Amino acid sequence: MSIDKNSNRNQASGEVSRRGLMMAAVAGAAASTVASSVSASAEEAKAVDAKTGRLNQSVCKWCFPKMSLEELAVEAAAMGMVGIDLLDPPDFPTLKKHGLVCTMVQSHPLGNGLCDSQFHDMCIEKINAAVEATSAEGWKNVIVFSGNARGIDRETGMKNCVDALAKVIPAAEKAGVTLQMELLNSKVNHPDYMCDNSKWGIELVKRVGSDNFKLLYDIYHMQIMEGDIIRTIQENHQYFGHYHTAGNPGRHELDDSQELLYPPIAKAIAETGFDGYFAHEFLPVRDPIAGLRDAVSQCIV
Ligand SMILES: O=C(O)C(=O)CO
Repeated sequence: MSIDKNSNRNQASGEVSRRGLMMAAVAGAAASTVASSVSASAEEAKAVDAKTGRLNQSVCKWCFPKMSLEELAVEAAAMGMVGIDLLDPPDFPTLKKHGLVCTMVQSHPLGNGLCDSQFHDMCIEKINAAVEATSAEGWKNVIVFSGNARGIDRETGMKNCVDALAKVIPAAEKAGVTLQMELLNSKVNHPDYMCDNSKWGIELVKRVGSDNFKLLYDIYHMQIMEGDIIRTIQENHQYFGHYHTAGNPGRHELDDSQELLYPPIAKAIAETGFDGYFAHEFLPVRDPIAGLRDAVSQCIV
């Protein structure tokens, strides 16, 4: 069946109705057992295909703890997603079985990171191992973190990050892998995390000066810290190599209980010419697959 990407749009405004999408997705699930009464719109909501849009969509496994990786991979592939985020090498065979890639490979812990030199040896070892495993598959991204400040001032923390990255970037460049430092909020979820604003992160990317080091711009985390999401992306997209989504507040579904309007955000990202990965990272509170289908659908732009 062909998918009319505009079928969930408000005719007057051209904007996607998130409530409409959610209702359609739920209706779609129920309708599968009542074939004769299946409505066209419910069928369309079920048949989400991310590949019909410009963004390469992905999803984070840790947000779906009740599903196995195998189960999530089946659903992700059926929705046209390209891969799954934040996994380790033992997970790779399951992804490959379903034609998926690991869109972001894990390395060192989030709180014990590069801004604090006491963790450099551990981080460097883990980053190098992750780069090797990622490049062996022909994949692209490894996540890194600033870690928590623990009293280290921001300038010293930045210099420490630059020092550590100088030791791993040459191998990443050679392997064709990009190290991506995640921007996280320090207000609600990760108190004391140093890379908690785009200005600091962008300055770090400039100082590192390699195409193989970028920022993972997490839309939920940056909404908490600074807002102004679309303008920030439009003005700084060259420093951003990966995106994460979630509703704010709550970090749940991209629905109308939260304040971010994802279709225009996704469109703004697509219009920067972004060809990396755009990964959903929300904690579902309702049917997880209906929520994921709705999120994917909203971001088909
Ligand atoms: O742990 C978090 O809050 C993250 O966003 C990791 O990607």
